[in-house]
Amino acid sequence: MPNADSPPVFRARGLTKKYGRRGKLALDGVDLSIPPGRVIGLVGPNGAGKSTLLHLACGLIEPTAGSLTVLGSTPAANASHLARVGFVAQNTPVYGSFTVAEHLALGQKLNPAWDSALAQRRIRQVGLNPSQKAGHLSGGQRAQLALTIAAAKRPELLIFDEPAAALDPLARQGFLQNLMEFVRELGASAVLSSHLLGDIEQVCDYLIVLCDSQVQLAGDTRDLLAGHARLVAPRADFDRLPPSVEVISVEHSADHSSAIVRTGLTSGPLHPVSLEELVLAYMTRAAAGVEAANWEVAR
Ligand SMILES: Nc1ncnc2c1ncn2[C@@H]1O[C@H](COP(=O)(O)OP(=O)(O)OP(=O)(O)O)[C@@H](O)[C@H]1O
Repeated sequence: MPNADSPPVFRARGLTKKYGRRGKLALDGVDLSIPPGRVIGLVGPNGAGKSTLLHLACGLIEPTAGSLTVLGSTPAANASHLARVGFVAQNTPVYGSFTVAEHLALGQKLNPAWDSALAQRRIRQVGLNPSQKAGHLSGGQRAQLALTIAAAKRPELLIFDEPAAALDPLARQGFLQNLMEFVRELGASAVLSSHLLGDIEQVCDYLIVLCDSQVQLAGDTRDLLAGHARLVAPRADFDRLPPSVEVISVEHSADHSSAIVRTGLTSGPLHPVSLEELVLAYMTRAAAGVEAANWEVAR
């Protein structure tokens, strides 16, 4: 269970990743410090760098520049640090020719803190047949097996890269419920990358919006929602906004404009924003920046 002295889950300083010498920057000078004990939603468009960040956090790849610590140490620095982090990769890969029981036996062999009772109980609860080959499991069952294996390590941090993307709504609901139960049971932190903003809204209390290789927004979801609003006003009023109001994205109609703003205002024509509106506003702003930069290059 994290306490006030626990190190940040992630601490990144100028974290940069470029694949190959001529490759595109997948992460570009990312700074982050995420407190422990949170369920963190990592969102952003295709190619934003989400998987890259998660792979760096698991020690599967190395940064090109800058630094990243996970739970206070270099990712995958040693066996004991590896045991503190559970990772469920995109498409929840499993060994197709191994049975469910063989996966659990392998997990036990490889992980000193393996919680066999937890693994057996969860397998029973989600109705997995121990003698079934993993290659014959449905996407939802495979995701449940991968989640069980990650959790039975009793990690301090669970990392999920779009774990529920292929699941139908019912299976996804079950998966997310299990994920939250594990987080509570283990007293763990979790990072979850997803395009499904409804899922993020349901389970995450911390949000990172990553676009174009950079963090656009990060913070406790409640604070972020409280610190932003939709402002609907005549177009001319937008020229007279106080400096404390930052327009994130704006749509104009003939006589009115509607904007998502980061606001110090407490009154006026303001409306609360949803998590989806907030994320879309930052993604729209980042996309407009990329478009403008590409246009400059093309000129
Ligand atoms: N192994 C690799 N070699 C070369 N380029 C890569 C590699 N992996 C990722 N990239 C590039 O790095 C950038 C970031 O990719 P990444 O997979 O981290 O994005 P993502 O946000 O996870 O995307 P998605 O939502 O589509 O999964 C992309 O431009 C991608 O093409």
